[in-house]
Amino acid sequence: MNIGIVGGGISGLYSALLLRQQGHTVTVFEATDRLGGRIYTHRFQSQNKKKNGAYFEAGAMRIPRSPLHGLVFDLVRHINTHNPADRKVEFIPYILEHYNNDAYIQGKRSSIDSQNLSFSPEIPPVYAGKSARELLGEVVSPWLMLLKKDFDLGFQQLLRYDDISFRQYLRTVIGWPFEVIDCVELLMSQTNQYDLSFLEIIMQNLDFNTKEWVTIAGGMSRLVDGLANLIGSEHILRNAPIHRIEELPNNKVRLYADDTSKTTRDFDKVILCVPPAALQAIRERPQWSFMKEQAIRGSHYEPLYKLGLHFKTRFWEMSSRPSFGGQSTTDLRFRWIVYPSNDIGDQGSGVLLLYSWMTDATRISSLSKKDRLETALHDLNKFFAQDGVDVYTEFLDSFEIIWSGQSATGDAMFLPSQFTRFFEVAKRAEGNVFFAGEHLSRHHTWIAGALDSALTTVREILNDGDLRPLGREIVPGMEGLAKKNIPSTSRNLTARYLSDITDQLLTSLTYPQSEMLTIQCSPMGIT
Ligand SMILES: Cc1cc2nc3c(=O)[nH]c(=O)nc-3n(C[C@H](O)[C@H](O)[C@H](O)COP(=O)(O)OP(=O)(O)OC[C@H]3O[C@@H](n4cnc5c(N)ncnc54)[C@H](O)[C@@H]3O)c2cc1C
Repeated sequence: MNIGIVGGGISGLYSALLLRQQGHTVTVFEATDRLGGRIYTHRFQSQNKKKNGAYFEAGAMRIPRSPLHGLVFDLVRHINTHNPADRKVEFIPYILEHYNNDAYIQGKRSSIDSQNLSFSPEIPPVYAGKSARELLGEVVSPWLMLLKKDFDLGFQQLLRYDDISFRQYLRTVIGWPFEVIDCVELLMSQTNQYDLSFLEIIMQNLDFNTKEWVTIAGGMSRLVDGLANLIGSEHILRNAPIHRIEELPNNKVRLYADDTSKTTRDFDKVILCVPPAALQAIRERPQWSFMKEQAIRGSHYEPLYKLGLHFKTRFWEMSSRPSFGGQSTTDLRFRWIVYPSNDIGDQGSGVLLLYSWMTDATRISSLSKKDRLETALHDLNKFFAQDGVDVYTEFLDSFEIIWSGQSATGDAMFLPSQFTRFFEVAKRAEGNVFFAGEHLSRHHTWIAGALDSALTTVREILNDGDLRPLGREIVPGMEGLAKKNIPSTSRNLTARYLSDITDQLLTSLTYPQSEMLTIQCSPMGIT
């Protein structure tokens, strides 16, 4: 078959490689000159001619080492098996939490667990002595246990509460006072995220209830580069936004690209691997069923904002209580400071990531670019004042992405009842037009969800429910597994201590039962 793929994000590229492996002809149309979509490593200019520049993840930054994310580890195994050595993808530990990291609430800096809810005088005494982590853990634990024991059954049970938000669940089912919910949301999430579907917040807690995390040495974009290399550049058109989709009388589908040569091609099948907002932006396309169009119009996306601040030194690693990875939750306007897990202990420049989502992201995004930067530095200076650091003298440059202003518009995080109303119909094919992308997996907002949806769609197109994920085919004897190839990490203290775990991950696909049943909540990001 000849298959057209719209979107060069991870779901589009994964679909393309799966299909190529099965002997089909593919063409990927990517609107921009960059592949990867929401996987996006930004590299700052090097301060030292001999070294690569500091980088940060403007999009996806971490992967839980959990069976729920197995497709990502499989894919890396595949990439490492079939690519030359310089394209290999190497995992390094991602540090989700570090014991030295302080939270900053109401002008007070202290550990997140000692920030019990007594900072609000309205909190009833029965809650005031507890940490937000303990309180949230009591509520979500039964759900996480159920999902870990039997995901499909647990998901069915979750759907019973799909009509309500997490805030309503905490109010009406658990009986927490509003003030308690606000305090827990402030410390464990970001503003108004608890108004999203109950189901979404439980699913996010499930992912954040993972002990070990990884990221990719040299940046997450290496995953995209490795995948694109296996597809072959001749099958990928960049700067080729699709602006028109036409169903032809002979059942073929014609795609019109707005590239310099105005490429028009006919395909047996087409997969649209783009988020709903990007679908809506295609100027001319067939009218699909009423509920499909409603799903495209209405699926809720969470606004996300990331600001990478490039500093002369990694001063946060040099204080009396150094931060090596993890993040600080604050009630400052940017809300989260993420300390990089890459290049820990490096003597050169480094990047702090400020990360906001939901209403916090919308508020920051409404400022001018200049005001956003000034506000961020002003608030960050308050945070680091007690370490005697003047962030202004350390500052070099910055890079930001307002994801709600991109074609992705953030990440899919449904409102109450949207799973029930939209999820099935949004996935359904319309004739020879198929759909994929993170929003079409139950596990959306994650790379694993994007891969899961691509796999499901390709299986449907090929009418082969047993089609194996990329990389799964070489599990039994681990044939072709990349040999240990660990670059020197001598400058990287934490990485050296933890060693490189790529090989361990790729050889061990079993997860200790004990890990599956321990429930401890972490401040929950949006991926
Ligand atoms: C800030 C942020 C942090 C995240 N953190 C994590 C994380 O830590 N871990 C994790 O696993 N996941 C994370 N995610 C989620 C993960 O990045 C996404 O789930 C995944 O990358 C989505 O892939 P996709 O292919 O579905 O969509 P996208 O990556 O959005 O790809 C869609 C592609 O389609 C292109 N396109 C749009 N319109 C057209 C058109 N008309 N014609 C042609 N091309 C078009 C776009 O340019 C884009 O390249 C994060 C996402 C964001 C935004």
